[in-house]
Amino acid sequence: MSRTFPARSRRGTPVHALDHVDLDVAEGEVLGVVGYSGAGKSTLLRLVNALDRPTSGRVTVAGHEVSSMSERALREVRRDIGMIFQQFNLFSSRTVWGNIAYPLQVAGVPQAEHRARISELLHFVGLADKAHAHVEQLSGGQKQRVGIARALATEPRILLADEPTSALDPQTTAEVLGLLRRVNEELGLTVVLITHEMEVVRSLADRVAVMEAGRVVELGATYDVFASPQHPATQRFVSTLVEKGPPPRALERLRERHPGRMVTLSFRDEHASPADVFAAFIERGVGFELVHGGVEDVRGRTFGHLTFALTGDEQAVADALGHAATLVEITEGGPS
Ligand SMILES: Nc1ncnc2c1ncn2[C@@H]1O[C@H](COP(=O)(O)OP(=O)(O)OP(=O)(O)O)[C@@H](O)[C@H]1O
Repeated sequence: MSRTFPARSRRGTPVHALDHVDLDVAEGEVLGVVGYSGAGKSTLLRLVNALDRPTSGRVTVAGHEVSSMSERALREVRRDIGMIFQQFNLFSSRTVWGNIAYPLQVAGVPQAEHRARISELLHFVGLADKAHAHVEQLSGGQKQRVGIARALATEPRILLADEPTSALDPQTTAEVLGLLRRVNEELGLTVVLITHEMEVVRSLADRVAVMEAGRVVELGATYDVFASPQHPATQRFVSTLVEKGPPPRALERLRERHPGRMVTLSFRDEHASPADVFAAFIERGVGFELVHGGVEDVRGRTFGHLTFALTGDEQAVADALGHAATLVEITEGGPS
């Protein structure tokens, strides 16, 4: 599906906000969508909840083709879609209770059912004692909890989250991410999460779509995207959290301090373990000193980029690396 905006001026060119995007989100999964500003992420979410329509192609949500539905028919479908925002978008004139009640009123849920539903939601998000507080009395993290409770009020099947933690500090971010994980795991909602923070993706997403200039340039399981990012845009995002070996200046300094041949070995949990590679070094009398790197955990699976200074007979080092290359990925020095 594509979404093109007309040129803003007569001389301007049309903006291809989404350019032939073809994405399937499985029921019950968390899909992280990452990309820099202007990549098309918000446009994508707006098409999912049919606040906007594609210029070509179709958008189907829970079996409904929302891209061609009337506003009237969309009202039903939108009950299935909850949304949370970076700036929370709460009514500051209402209490916490009043904010959560709002979607129930809009959906025509009988007043008699509100009390039980709202207190259940307040308990779920951990704000039972704040029911009558005014929004401005709350911290950022508490506001986002209210946002989540409000989004869940009509018992949606899908949650769209637009930079939900970008306005929060790291501690509060972790709490909100924990809550979103429960929304997915305990309540079973499908979550589409827009973010530019890879830490958010790492802790929550099952799969990641990386967007650039309106296109999905990479799509994969979160572990694969972190362990072996393919597209340059993905590599830039991943490098904010994981170094694929020492950067050039650090490598220079390491070379001054350590003799021998410097190589970075990239391990993945389905490949050989570091011990197999070490055995290849030991068998050939090659000395190996770990000089840089670490092991990462992504959604319960590990990978690592470990840089070694290898010493000993040149031919033995070459042989050992030849064998190691059948087990792991090897980069001479560090990433260029
Ligand atoms: N209503 C509009 N009219 C014209 N151009 C638009 C409109 N909405 C978005 N665009 C353009 O489409 C492109 C994608 O915008 P979008 O907001 O989807 O990106 P984004 O990845 O969400 O960025 P951000 O993180 O800054 O919100 C941008 O070039 C933007 O200027």
